Amino acid sequence: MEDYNNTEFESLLSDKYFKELEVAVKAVQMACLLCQRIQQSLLSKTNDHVQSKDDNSPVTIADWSVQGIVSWVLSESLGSDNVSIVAEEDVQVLSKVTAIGLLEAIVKTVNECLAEAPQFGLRAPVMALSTSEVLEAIDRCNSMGGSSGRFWVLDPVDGTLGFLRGDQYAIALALIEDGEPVLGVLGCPNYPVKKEWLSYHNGYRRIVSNLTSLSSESWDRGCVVYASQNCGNAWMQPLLHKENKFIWPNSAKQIKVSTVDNPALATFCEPVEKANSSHSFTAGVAHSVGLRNQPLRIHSMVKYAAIARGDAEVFMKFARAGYKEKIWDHAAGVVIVQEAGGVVTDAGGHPLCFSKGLYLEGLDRGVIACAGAKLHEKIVKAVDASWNSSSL
Ligand SMILES: Nc1ncnc2c1ncn2[C@@H]1O[C@H](COP(=O)(O)O)[C@@H](OP(=O)(O)O)[C@H]1O
Ligand SMILES: [Mg+2]
Repeated sequence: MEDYNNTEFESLLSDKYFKELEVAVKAVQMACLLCQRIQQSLLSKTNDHVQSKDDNSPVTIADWSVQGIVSWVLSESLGSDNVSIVAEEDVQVLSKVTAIGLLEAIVKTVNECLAEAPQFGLRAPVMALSTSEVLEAIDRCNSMGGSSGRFWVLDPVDGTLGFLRGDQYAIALALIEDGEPVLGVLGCPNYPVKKEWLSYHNGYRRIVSNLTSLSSESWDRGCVVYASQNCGNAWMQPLLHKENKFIWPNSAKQIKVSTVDNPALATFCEPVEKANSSHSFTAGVAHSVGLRNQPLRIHSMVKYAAIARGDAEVFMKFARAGYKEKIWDHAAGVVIVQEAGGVVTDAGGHPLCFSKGLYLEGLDRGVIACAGAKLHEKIVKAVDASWNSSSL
């Protein structure tokens, strides 16, 4: 991994949100390690039935635990009066008598993770957090968003299915100020730092990594990508490895979108699940603009990371009519792709709106993220041309 060595990085150091970015990146790095451990234990179990999200499943423990640690770290580092968070999970379920086992597992996971805070240059709690302190941290994430002031947006485990399948998922954290996303951090624990390793299946990367125990650039090391609005730069760091100490900020490498603007050479990505975006509609759009490569289907907001890193040129998502996209599924990705040089809009070419509460209100048909304006214009036109004949 190249260390930073450029004037662009200095512009980030003087950025208005530098402190917030540092804390957010550290919190997401910690959350990634937590999720990797839980996913590993999930995959080592022999029963192969997919667990639902409502029981004591590992994904449930991961969701609440990440929410707890991110909330605690942000509040500790920035002052709890300054921190308001919109997040996916609420504590009602956890307060029920029947959830005692789940709550115990979450408290244990949160404390194990927070004990590692000094490795990241953060303070660990003086004493392990009590159950009520953990509940309080999770419950603090009850903001409803809106058009004024500052709030954080967190998707603790985005891409639940990817997480359960041992595949891609993300920890997504963004800061919104007066309705605009100003910081974005995406933890991608299974998205290898090197693009070439993408062609190997996750399970294979994990096995090779375990066998070779490479210390510096291990195969399974995921990454964290992040950006601050109007910096004109986006960054990637490898996930912290084992007992290494986290060095901020110079473990980062600048990332840029792809320069490919010829559709015949471009690749588009989309959700794995047909239920979340119409594969047939995107295939029609791709065909009409001349995108010839196989689509890259990835779970979660890792798709935004793929565009920002230049691993693909287009991301399209067209949900079924009536589905309302949530702000936490997009906010972090939008800042990162834009600062890496890309364009993100709805299908009408308008910016996504983060100022109307929990949903992207007024979203026109779907989300289109592109490496450059030329490709973007072609996709928007192609969507228009095929929309009326689609069944969406
Ligand atoms: N019917 C639907 N249409 C579109 N998106 C959906 C959906 N049901 C769930 N989603 C969202 O799509 C996200 C996963 O994105 P992707 O399909 O790109 O991997 C889910 O995030 P979670 O997994 O955090 O719930 C969820 O918010
Ligand atoms: Mg999500």
